[in-house]
Amino acid sequence: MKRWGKLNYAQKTCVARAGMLMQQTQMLSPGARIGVAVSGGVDSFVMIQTLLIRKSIVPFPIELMVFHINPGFDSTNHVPVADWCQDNGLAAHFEVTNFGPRAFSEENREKSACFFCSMHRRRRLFELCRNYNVTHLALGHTKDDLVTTFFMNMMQGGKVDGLHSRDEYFGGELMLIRPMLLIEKDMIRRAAKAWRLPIVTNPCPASENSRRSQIGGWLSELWSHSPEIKRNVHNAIGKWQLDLDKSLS
Ligand SMILES: Nc1ncnc2c1ncn2[C@@H]1O[C@H](COP(=O)(O)OP(=O)(O)OP(=O)(O)O)[C@@H](O)[C@H]1O
Repeated sequence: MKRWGKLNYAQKTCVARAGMLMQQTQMLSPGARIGVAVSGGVDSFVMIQTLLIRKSIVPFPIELMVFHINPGFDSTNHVPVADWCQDNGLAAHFEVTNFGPRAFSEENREKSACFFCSMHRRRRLFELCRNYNVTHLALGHTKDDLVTTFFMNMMQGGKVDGLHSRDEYFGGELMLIRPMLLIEKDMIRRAAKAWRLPIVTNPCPASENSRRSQIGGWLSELWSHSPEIKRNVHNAIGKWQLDLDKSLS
């Protein structure tokens, strides 16, 4: 890990926990070509930095390529991410779309803006995976996302379901992976700061206003009464998800 200099506790934790999850769920195989979905936000930025380091550790060859879909609110928003990829020798595909403005237009009367935008983004990411012959698509969901999704599924859908660390698509042609799934957002923020990553802010008008952020707010309010409750809930749901994913891999 010499090339990366001395890592602090948060940086080491991100690299180690992502590696452990990858091993435990057999996320990667030799020759994996990973498309890394990077929004420019803190989670996916730390994910690409973590995967770059893991690439130099895993005992078999893997390839990384960054995919960024600019939603079209600000067509130059992704420039710091593009510069960072270039400095780090990463192949990357940047694309400016109109998914964001369309999500708030008459075209989208039925669904929430978030649903519309993320559905189109996901579809485009899948197309890019096919175009670039990618075997894995990595998303930057964290343990906090897992816990929020778990409660959302229960409260809105009446079912017990989380977020898988690996999911097969198109008859196994593509594996969607979430290497950061068992890492707390606080740790990821601390690692991002230590790596001095040029995080970009999301210019979407709905970014702080979605159903997900509302449930996230309720949970934060609950955690504010006791860090122990947060730790216990996060550990319980994280362990439940890991056991489930191990049994499926
Ligand atoms: N515009 C985008 N281009 C490419 N990938 C994206 C984009 N937006 C989101 N993603 C991918 O989907 C994941 C989950 O998206 P979400 O909108 O929930 O982001 P988030 O939790 O705010 O994470 P981040 O801090 O990475 O933006 C991201 O971590 C990233 O991997």
